Amino acid sequence: MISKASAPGKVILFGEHFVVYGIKAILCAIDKRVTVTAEKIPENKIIIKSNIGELEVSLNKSMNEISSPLKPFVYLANKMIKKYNQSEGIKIYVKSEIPSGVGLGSSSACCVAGAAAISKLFEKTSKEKILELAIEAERTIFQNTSGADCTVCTFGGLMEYDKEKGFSQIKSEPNFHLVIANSNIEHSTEVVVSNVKQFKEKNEEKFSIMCQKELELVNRVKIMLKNNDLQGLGKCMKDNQKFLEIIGISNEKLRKMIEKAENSSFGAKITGAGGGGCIIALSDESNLEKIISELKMNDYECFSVKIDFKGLDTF
Ligand SMILES: Nc1ncnc2c1ncn2[C@@H]1O[C@H](COP(=O)(O)OP(=O)(O)O)[C@@H](O)[C@H]1O
Ligand SMILES: C[C@@](O)(CCOP(=O)(O)O)CC(=O)O
Repeated sequence: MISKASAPGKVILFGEHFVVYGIKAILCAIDKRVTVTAEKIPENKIIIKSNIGELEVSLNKSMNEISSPLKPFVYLANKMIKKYNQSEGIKIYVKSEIPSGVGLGSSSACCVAGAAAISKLFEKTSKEKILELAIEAERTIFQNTSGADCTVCTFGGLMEYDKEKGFSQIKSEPNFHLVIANSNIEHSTEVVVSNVKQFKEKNEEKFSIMCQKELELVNRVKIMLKNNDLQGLGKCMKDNQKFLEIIGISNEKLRKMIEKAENSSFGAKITGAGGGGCIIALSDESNLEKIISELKMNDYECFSVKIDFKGLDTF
């Protein structure tokens, strides 16, 4: 038996970093996907093949002994094998359209699609249960994940998230394109978050004013998303980027990419942790090609996406 599932990546549209201090963030699923295929095999092994590497482990290997980035898949396979007392193994293939490690949710998309494909070999289950399993799997590599990324990858569309109230789906279906440009600078979310903490501790008053302004901005954004107000959203992106510059998560390359993208888009900003990773620029059909060619002319790697409203898909 073979089962297959796919899940989208994500971007943070507004609110990264401030979300750590209780402000709302807005995330959206993007139409770039990870597809996972799983099949039961007679050997007593878990075999994983992906574009980022391959791994073969025996069924009795303990999770603590595994340091591979493919660990979440081992966790998922082991969990289902144990639950159903199965003596055979599982083979897993991962195909991804999402660059890894640049804030576009590749790890969450892997965990969500992996949880769905692997559990479907054994049982029929709900999206909610798959999400729970995916978050557990992601915790094997990122202990402190909030679960926000896995949630948006499971349900698709737009979502607001804050630490206190958790997640809620935003029902609006705005019609825009995002151009994503990749700085190809690796970053560690943990390190950047800790740098921002230091900035906050040295600038408590300034930081608290920015948090207040960011909250007002996110509340305005929710209305603009409902009205598909791209001019307004672009202006908010520019304003949000000013705060991200102040808290120190930008750098020369990101600034240059944003400057180029801003020439023809409604607005552009860093998405995710910053310090590297990606920027997003808001566009519609009228300016999409122009933004892409301007970025490419300057040798910046970029591609366009739309919001994915489907979320997890199993087939
Ligand atoms: N194509 C892939 N195949 C298998 N695992 C992947 C793949 N892409 C990403 N991952 C997993 O996600 C991790 C990257 O996650 P992370 O650094 O948070 O980046 P992102 O922001 O893209 O989620 C990888 O180390 C690996 O565990
Ligand atoms: C910087 C932060 O707000 C988002 C990090 O986003 P990403 O891992 O780059 O997608 C951290 C967090 O919310 O835990």
